[in-house]
Amino acid sequence: MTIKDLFNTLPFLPSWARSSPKIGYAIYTIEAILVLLTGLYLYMWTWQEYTLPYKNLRGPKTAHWFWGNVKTFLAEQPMVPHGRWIKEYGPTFRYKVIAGAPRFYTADPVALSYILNHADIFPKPPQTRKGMADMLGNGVLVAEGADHKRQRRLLNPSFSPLAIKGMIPIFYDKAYELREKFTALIEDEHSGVGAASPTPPQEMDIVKGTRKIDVMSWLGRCTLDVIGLAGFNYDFKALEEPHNELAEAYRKMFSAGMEVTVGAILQALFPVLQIFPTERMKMVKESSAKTKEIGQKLIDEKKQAILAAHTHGIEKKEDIGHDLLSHLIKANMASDLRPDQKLSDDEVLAQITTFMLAGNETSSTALTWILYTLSQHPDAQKRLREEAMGVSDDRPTLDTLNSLSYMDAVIREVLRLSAPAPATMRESIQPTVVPLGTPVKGRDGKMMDSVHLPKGATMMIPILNVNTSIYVWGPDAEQFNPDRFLKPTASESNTSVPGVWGNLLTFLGGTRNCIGYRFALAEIKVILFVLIRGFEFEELPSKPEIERKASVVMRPRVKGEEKAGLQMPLLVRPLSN
Ligand code: HEM
Repeated sequence: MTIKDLFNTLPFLPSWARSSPKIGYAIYTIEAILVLLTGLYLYMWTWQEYTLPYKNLRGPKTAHWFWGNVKTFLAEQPMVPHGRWIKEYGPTFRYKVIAGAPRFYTADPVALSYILNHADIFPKPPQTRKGMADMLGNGVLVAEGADHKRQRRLLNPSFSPLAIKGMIPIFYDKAYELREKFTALIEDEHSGVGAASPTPPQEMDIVKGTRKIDVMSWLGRCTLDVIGLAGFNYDFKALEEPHNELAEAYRKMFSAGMEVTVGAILQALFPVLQIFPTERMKMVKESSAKTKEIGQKLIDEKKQAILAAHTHGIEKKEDIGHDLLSHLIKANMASDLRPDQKLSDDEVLAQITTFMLAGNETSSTALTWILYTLSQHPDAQKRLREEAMGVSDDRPTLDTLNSLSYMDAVIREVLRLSAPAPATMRESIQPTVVPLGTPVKGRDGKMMDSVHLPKGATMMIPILNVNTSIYVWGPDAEQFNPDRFLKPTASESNTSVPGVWGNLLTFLGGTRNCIGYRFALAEIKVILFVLIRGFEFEELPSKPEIERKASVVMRPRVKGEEKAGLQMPLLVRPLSN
């Protein structure tokens, strides 16, 4: 058959086009594209819907033919639309994401307990893992299955209560260094310690004896120094010198990698688009090469030091040192460990980057929301200060800090209402029936007490929504009320949340809970103790509107000052002794 014959068989081809192969080709191509798009559309919106095992679940109307409900999330503050939908449909519903893909959603503690305690059936989705692996390597945050168990077993000693106690002096050193920097900034704006905030104060925010300080960036420098020293005995000196090669490389990598943009979402959903390298991808690649190079140097030095100290090798894996990496390397070099239980060099390297991401941004964000909340609730701040001032020691032990019940309640309440990681993702790798604790009404009007999920069902673990659920916390779930944690019944709840700490999902639960939660709580307590005894934190007189900005970690931005980036400006006033 000749090309001409082929054209003659094409449908809808006008006779004048059949005489010109070029026009014929063009029309043929357009027809083919139209057929493909129609097929795709039918698949996206009709076939996926028709074959969905949980189609009986109700949920919000799809907002856009291509974007589904995604643009609604991007337009609002993290997890706010989901909170609205819970009120309308109950804690379990469904909605659409890009290209008609269905998404299962549950904030039901029973369903979440099932999902989090079956990590083998519900791993992180491959796209999420790929995005993290590009930045972090195959560390404990990315690994799944047997690899994850092996890594977690070797990392556990690094995060034991005893190991954390050994790190408390580092937390105090850096907390007092931060206190000195705040004092210097307040005493003299041009003291040379660095910029107090990215934007100058408005006229009314210039108040004698105080300073507008972006507490978020300064807390970030402090927690970066902490994780450097406590993580791998490396002093970033971020409080001292703002420009450190490694700190800069990490900062660039994480801010590019964690940015939630439409392009990044499309690339995650359609990996083929990654053949077009974006500025963001190039930045992640370059910075990740730098962090790996320096990380490997640190590991080599540490190995040498350990070998030099133990000329006959490490005999027992219990023989552990002080920082997280030393604990890990010693555990990994122990002679009583089978080769198949050990971590490869690349896996050890990946843990450094993992600690940096998982253990730095999260803690500084938590402290940022704590100081902000206290600035909004001066009575709570006063009460907290009185409790902290009642301690005679400047560097109390962790046990003493843990005995400060109001401080504990404030931290719990802020980590409940402003969980630094507001959500995470999971995907089922086999068909599964998920039980519901609170049955929901289906589209057929009947109550559903379980949901059938197919293989490949993606779902959000809505940390922030569970933490603020009226089903768990009652009608005042969204109010700041630390006293709720001081009631004797605080831990008793009909709907127990499957979280590793405080009936909250802040540090997640199940086998993939946050391995660093004891580290984080100790660090937060020390820094808060030192700062609250040194300063008052007030809202700026100009009362800027603070928005919560979605990225992997939920951080603040000032409305109207978007160009200045993420920030939390507060008026910091030294306490008159
Ligand atoms: C307030 C501070 C923190 C919060 C809110 C937090 C929250 C979380 C959450 C929600 C997860 C689960 C992520 C997922 O599976 O999708 C997680 C995992 C993890 N966190 Fe934290 N984290 C904090 C501090 C830390 C610190 C200080 C470290 C280390 C020094 C750390 C290390 C890790 C690691 C390694 C994992 C992965 C655990 C695994 O998959 O087995 N985190 N964290």
